[in-house]
Amino acid sequence: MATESKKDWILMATARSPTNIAVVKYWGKRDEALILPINDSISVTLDPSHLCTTTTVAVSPNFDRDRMWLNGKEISLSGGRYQRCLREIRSRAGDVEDEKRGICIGKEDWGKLHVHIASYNNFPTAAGLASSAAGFACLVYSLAKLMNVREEQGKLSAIARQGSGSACRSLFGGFVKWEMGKVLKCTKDSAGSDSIAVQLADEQHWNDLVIIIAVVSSRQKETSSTTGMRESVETSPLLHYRSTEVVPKRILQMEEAIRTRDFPSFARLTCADSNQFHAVCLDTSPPIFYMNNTSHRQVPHSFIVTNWFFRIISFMEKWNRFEGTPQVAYTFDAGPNAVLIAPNRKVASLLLQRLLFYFPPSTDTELKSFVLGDQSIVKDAGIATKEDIDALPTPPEVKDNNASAQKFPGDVSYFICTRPGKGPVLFTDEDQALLHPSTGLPK
Ligand SMILES: Nc1ncnc2c1ncn2[C@@H]1O[C@H](COP(=O)(O)OP(=O)(O)OP(=O)(O)O)[C@@H](O)[C@H]1O
Ligand SMILES: C[C@@](O)(CCOP(=O)(O)OP(=O)(O)O)CC(=O)O
Repeated sequence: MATESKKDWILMATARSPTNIAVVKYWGKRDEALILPINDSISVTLDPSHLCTTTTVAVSPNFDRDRMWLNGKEISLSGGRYQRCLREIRSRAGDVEDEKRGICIGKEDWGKLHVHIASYNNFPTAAGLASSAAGFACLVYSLAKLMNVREEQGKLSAIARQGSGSACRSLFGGFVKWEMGKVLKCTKDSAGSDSIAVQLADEQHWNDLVIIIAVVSSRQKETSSTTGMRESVETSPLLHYRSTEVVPKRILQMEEAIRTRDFPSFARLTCADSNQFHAVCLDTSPPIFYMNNTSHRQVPHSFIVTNWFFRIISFMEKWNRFEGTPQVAYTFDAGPNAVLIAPNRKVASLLLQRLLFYFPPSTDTELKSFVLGDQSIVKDAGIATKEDIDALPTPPEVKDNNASAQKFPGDVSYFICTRPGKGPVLFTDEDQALLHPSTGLPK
């Protein structure tokens, strides 16, 4: 091993990666091990200043095995998905030299060196907020930087895909398409190499968009996306129709809507796709209910009243219908959290007013812990105190219908205001590292 004579060096890299929200969903694999999907999907990358994963990877001749800490707790790396990502990155590693510190690692050395990985999600893990997407994107990106992997981002996305399908889309900012790749009976080595993410437009292209996430439950969901989509592939006839007949056309329409910044089309396609995805879940046997209310509420009022999913959709649909053109797009992943997209800041402040009107904080929740993220949207909406929320007028679309103006305090745990954001970045400042530079253990 052509490294320096002393064995006490540690080399580290720290990166930050975004989450993403699909507007045309990935649901179903044609190959479970390689994570090859049955249809293309399109997502918006969310601003990492509000939702992100930070990962530090370190290598040292002193490390005796690969180790990982997630959110401060040591986890096992023995799972196939972690192993595959590590193997794929190691096999592409290059030479690394740090002249100042006298460190020289030849590409053939990486197979013998062990890594330590520490990762932190600044949002709930495994709760339907795409932690696996940000997490695996960040893992692959930071390892690629540490090991001097000279592959283009698309190739890295094909590695992140093998950690979690949706992770491949988090390798880029803005609007991203995951191309399913050709269905070929080819040799194992090349299988899936064309199932990669490509950037459709960067985060500046449509930077008026405002995204508000209503977090209903931070609890871990009952059916993981992996299990849920496997059951759908096995049992849902609707999924087969969706992937062969609906999605191919919808992808083209969505690409066009994004290219031309056509919000009404974008909103119609986004809502339709989310609703069809949940219809597929219901069409699965046994049915999967991601839209049921798993909120923290102790005493449910009644089935109808606690059914958050139907309530938020009907409020948004009512507003869209009242205005005659879509004001807001809604989409739900494999959980009850709602992602709402407004075309610009003006509409976003009207959206936030409506959300706070219907779903105010419970009495013991403070405003500053109820609306997180971009505070300028809160300011634009004229909300500075909880009294401002109490004083919000009934939205005009429900004025003549008192029953619809009912409020549901405490249904939403918190809101996050965000926007389209950029892809992974490498930190150069060692203070950002999650591992101690002299021990290689979590700080
Ligand atoms: N920062 C991270 N680094 C590496 N792996 C992570 C990280 N965060 C989460 N994961 C992995 O992803 C798993 C959670 O994925 P899961 O699909 O269940 O939830 P989610 O991604 O938060 O929700 P969804 O995919 O439905 O939006 C974790 O158990 C862990 O294995
Ligand atoms: C509903 C989704 O969020 C499903 C995401 O599934 P995952 O990427 O979490 O699944 P695995 O590939 O099995 O890890 C839709 C989407 O993000 O496209």
